[in-house]
Amino acid sequence: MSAVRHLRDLLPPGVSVRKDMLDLAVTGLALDSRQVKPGEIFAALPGVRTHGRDFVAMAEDRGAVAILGTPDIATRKPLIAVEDPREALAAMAARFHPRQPQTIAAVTGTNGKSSTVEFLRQIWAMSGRKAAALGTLGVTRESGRTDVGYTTPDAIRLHKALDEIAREGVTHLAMEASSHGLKQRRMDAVKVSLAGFTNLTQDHLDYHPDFEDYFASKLRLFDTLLPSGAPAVIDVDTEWGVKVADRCRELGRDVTTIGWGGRELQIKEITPHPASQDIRLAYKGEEHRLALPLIGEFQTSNALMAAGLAIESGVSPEEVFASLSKLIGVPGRLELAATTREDCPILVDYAHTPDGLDKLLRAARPHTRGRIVLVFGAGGDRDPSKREKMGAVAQKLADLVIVTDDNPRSEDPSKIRASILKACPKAREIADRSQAIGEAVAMLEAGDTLLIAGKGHETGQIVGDRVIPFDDREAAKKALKQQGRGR
Ligand SMILES: CC(=O)N[C@H]1[C@@H](OP(=O)(O)OP(=O)(O)OC[C@H]2O[C@@H](n3ccc(=O)[nH]c3=O)[C@H](O)[C@@H]2O)O[C@H](CO)[C@@H](O)[C@@H]1O[C@H](C)C(=O)N[C@@H](C)C(=O)N[C@H](CCC(=O)O)C(=O)O
Ligand SMILES: Nc1ncnc2c1ncn2[C@@H]1O[C@H](COP(=O)(O)OP(=O)(O)OP(=O)(O)O)[C@@H](O)[C@H]1O
Ligand SMILES: N[C@H](CCC[C@H](N)C(=O)O)C(=O)O
Ligand SMILES: [Mg+2]
Repeated sequence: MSAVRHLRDLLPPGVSVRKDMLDLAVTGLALDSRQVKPGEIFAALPGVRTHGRDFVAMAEDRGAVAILGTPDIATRKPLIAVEDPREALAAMAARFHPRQPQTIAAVTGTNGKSSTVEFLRQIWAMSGRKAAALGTLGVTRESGRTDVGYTTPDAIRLHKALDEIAREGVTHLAMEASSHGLKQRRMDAVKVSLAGFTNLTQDHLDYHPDFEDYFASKLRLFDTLLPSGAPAVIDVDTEWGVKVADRCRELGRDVTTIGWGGRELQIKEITPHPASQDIRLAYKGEEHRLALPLIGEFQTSNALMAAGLAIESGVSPEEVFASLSKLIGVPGRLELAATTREDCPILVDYAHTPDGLDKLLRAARPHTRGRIVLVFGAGGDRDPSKREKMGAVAQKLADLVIVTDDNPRSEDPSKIRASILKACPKAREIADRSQAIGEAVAMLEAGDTLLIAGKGHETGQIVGDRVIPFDDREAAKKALKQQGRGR
């Protein structure tokens, strides 16, 4: 149970209320009227589908003691009137749950956030720091994982989680900053000490009106949340990384660039092996060689991003580079789910964007003697314009393709598949994901690799409002067993 606080202790600077409201006892904050508990403040936020103001009466009926919202909102309970309720909610959530780890590294970008924050957590832990990661995979600490529902959870859930881990003694946190989270100010009151930018390619154009808005949301991490003089580690292998670096320099951030084009941390050479890659890199002109126990060029980029952030947070470069050889892969990111009797790897990955799929297929190629078999789909209620592009990538870079379902949500799954198939005529269409995986396993011959993309660590298939238990890794193992092809 959270402690009871008085409204006076929760008000951010510049927000004033009637004097008689200051001693109001507050048991918590809520942004969903359906979850309001007695004694809580209900924040009436504007949404994509509706507006929280329409649910004020419900929140009051359920026991809300005050409403946070714009001055025009009609309420029965006292109103905490503000111009921007999202900004105020973040500030109040940080006051209600006040502890935060001393060092918080926030990572943004279209792809690679979950991998980077997990690698950074591992590097910190190997150097003796009490570390955690927060993002799509939930909160990861030494003792295990707990779900937080989103990549960047809403401000209330986020500050509750930060407070909890800080109380457990976590001093170093690596967290994912999603574009939704940044735009909706979910993390505006997080004390970010350093920030990382991985890359920017198409995603989430269902939510952002255009690419510029998507980029501007990501940029908020650097121009609004990151304090002046704080370190920004930027992968400059995309044009957007170069833009972020330029902007950060203009704003007086302490910029480290990484990647093939990196100035401080540069990849010089990658030699792929079946289950690892040798990397030659230069850090501030000095050469280092190491064996990364992961496959995929993109994992090198993510590992270097984590390394750059670890160094900027104060871990010695020697310790950081030594720890890269001991990194453990991230669940659902090029995860080896099973191997056939003929040694064909079955890899499960979370590629769910055109660029993610492109990087995945290119990553698997040097490790594959035979053919690449790909099973994938695209999520419903998500950017429809990425579907055809993902189809085109599969058509070009995979040898055999099966298009199947991936969380159709409220959409007609056959229409999602049809969009993908338009650009991928060579694909077979098998709606049922488990059957698709079974057929793909049956196709495998010695030397082939099977890639199952899009769901990664997920353990459910979302159809309508229902979540049906489903795990690509389990489905692959089951198919191998049923076909008597496992080891
Ligand atoms: C697009 C998006 O960000 N949607 C989030 C947003 O919903 P919305 O704008 O549609 O809200 P709405 O339904 O219009 O309602 C407006 C307000 O009224 C409230 N309300 C609504 C109904 C009701 O009965 N009572 C009530 O109080 C809602 O809580 C909300 O505050 O605000 C809701 C409350 O916080 C979130 O649950 C919801 O996340 C939806 C479910 C979602 O799927 N979000 C995903 C896309 C997301 O945020 N993803 C990112 C990035 C993923 C990644 O790249 O990894 C993430 O950080 O996870
Ligand atoms: N640096 C990278 N560049 C391009 N693609 C990448 C990179 N890192 C990972 N990927 C691809 O993107 C997928 C998702 O990776 P990861 O989960 O680390 O990214 P994310 O940014 O957290 O994604 P999400 O926004 O969905 O949480 C991987 O499974 C892989 O296919
Ligand atoms: N976290 C991201 C990726 C989901 C991947 C895919 N499985 C889907 O459901 O679209 C999102 O919510 O857009
Ligand atoms: Mg993620």
